[in-house]
Amino acid sequence: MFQVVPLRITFTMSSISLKTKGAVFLLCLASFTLGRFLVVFEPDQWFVYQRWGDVAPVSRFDVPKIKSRYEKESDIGAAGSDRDNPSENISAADSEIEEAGGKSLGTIYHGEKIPGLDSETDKKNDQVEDNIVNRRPPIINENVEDETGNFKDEAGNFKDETGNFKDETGNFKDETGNFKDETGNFKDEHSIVKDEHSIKYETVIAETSIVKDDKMIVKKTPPVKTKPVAQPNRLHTGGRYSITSSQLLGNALRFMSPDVKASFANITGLKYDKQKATVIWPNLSAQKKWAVLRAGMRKLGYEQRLPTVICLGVKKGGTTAFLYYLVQHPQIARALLEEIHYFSIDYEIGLDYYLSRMGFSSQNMLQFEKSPSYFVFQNVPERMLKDLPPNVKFVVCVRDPVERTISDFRHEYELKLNRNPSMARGETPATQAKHFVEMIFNRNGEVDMSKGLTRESVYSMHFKRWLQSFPRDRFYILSHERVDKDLYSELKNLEKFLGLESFYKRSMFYYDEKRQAPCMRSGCPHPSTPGFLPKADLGPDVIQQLRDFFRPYNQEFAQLTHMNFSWTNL
Ligand SMILES: Nc1ncnc2c1ncn2[C@@H]1O[C@H](COP(=O)(O)OS(=O)(=O)O)[C@@H](OP(=O)(O)O)[C@H]1O
Repeated sequence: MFQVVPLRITFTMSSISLKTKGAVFLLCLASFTLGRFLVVFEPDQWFVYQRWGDVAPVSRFDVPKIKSRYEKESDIGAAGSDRDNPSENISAADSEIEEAGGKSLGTIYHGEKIPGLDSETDKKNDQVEDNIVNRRPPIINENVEDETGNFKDEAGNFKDETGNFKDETGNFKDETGNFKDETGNFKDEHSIVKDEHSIKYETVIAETSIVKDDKMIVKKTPPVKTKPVAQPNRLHTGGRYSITSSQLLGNALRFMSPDVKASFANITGLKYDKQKATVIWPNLSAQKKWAVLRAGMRKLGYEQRLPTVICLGVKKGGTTAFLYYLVQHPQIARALLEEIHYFSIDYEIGLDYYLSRMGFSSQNMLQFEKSPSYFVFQNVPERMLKDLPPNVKFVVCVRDPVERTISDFRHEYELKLNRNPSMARGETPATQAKHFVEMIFNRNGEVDMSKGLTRESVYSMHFKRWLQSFPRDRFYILSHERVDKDLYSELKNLEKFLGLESFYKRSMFYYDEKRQAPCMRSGCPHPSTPGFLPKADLGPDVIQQLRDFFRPYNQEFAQLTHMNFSWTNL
């Protein structure tokens, strides 16, 4: 339209020379071509950095590559629009399947209706889930306070306000005198968590949350956070990372083991390519495929669950590599994106959105996610305490704060250059060092604590805040230096901490001299920074100044964690 009107005017006016007409024609042609280009790539794909799954961070320049990569995946299928349509009605899938392959849903699902695709059944299911969430039976307070203000029951046992048993000194106990912590974990007299097996603990929660005769039995009920959360019935595409529903769906399938995928295909009656380990979908939109996936997985006992293991950071602490190692464990279900940043950045969107970013897990699996911003954002501990299952555990990947700061600087500088190597021309180790010093030190030549790059490396300051919401024994502190030395032993300790079955074997690991990092025989983690900028040549004085600055904080962190790090006293 915009090209045609001026073109017609120009060509109908005889006073305009042929040369001018030619120029106008070329101009219109160019603007038309540009317009076509802009239509192909949707606006939110131009300027947003996208990170998901095992895909390394990419810039807008990589979007076409990524697009074609996803379109090739037969798991996702080429059907429908790649983009999410929020108003899409899932119930329409019935007729779409018929259109696509002439099959009715009944045939696809072995004669049964798929709940997720039938609006009536789906609505009922969601109502049931909503009822569970909203049904907060009255708490019967049968506790009595004694003269000293401690709660007791009729039999004289000490209790707290919510009915948990305590002893005279305020330690939590169960009816038979076993020690517990505030969230119901069994402990011994020395505060060591006895039953730290989260899977068992989840069962305990399930058993104890049972509602009888419309009354909740307070004695056995751990904090209210145990309430189940309704399953999201559609894929949410909002949030920090621009990602389409078809990409989310693709990740959900890619992160499943071939066995589970085959069972899913079997239970839904979909075709399965054994060699490629992919499900062959009929011509459906992503939302509708999601409904089929969710229904089928439920049948198999897999749900989207809130995480009970979270890697909080620290940024540039080796969290990407850690994610890679941990998700090799068959009992770990990974989130659908590499990072989510819900509790720090996207909290306003709501828990339903967060849950929709989780993969599918069975009862004996642990749901895991990592978001390096969690460790340093102010409100995250309180939010997690409020929203997550009470048995949630954390992993903090720490690293020499000086190294971390330098690595973070390079990462941020590459972002500033738009992750575009050609823009780094002229940068040398010396210019990088100059930028670093300008950024980290104030005018008086002191390390500037107000800078994010510095603050993120002051681990003790952040960890103290976390300890106000969760006890020390909920955290596994994974030191980058120890991982580098003996990854296998660290993962074995972590297995115990999380209550996982033994999976890792020493023979699975080796040290890759070229990468200067540990690797697994099945593969190596991808680097989280492109790394095109030269490393800053900082010189011994700058390094010493940084060491002097971080030392007291490192010592404080060592005290708080009861650990010693190779960099504590450097
Ligand atoms: N095994 C293994 N393989 C590859 N890379 C490894 C590994 N272990 C740690 N690292 C180093 O960890 C640094 C990146 O940390 P993160 O992944 O936490 O970064 S991010 O916060 O997710 O951006 C990044 O550090 P720098 O290279 O100094 O930038 C990685 O090199």
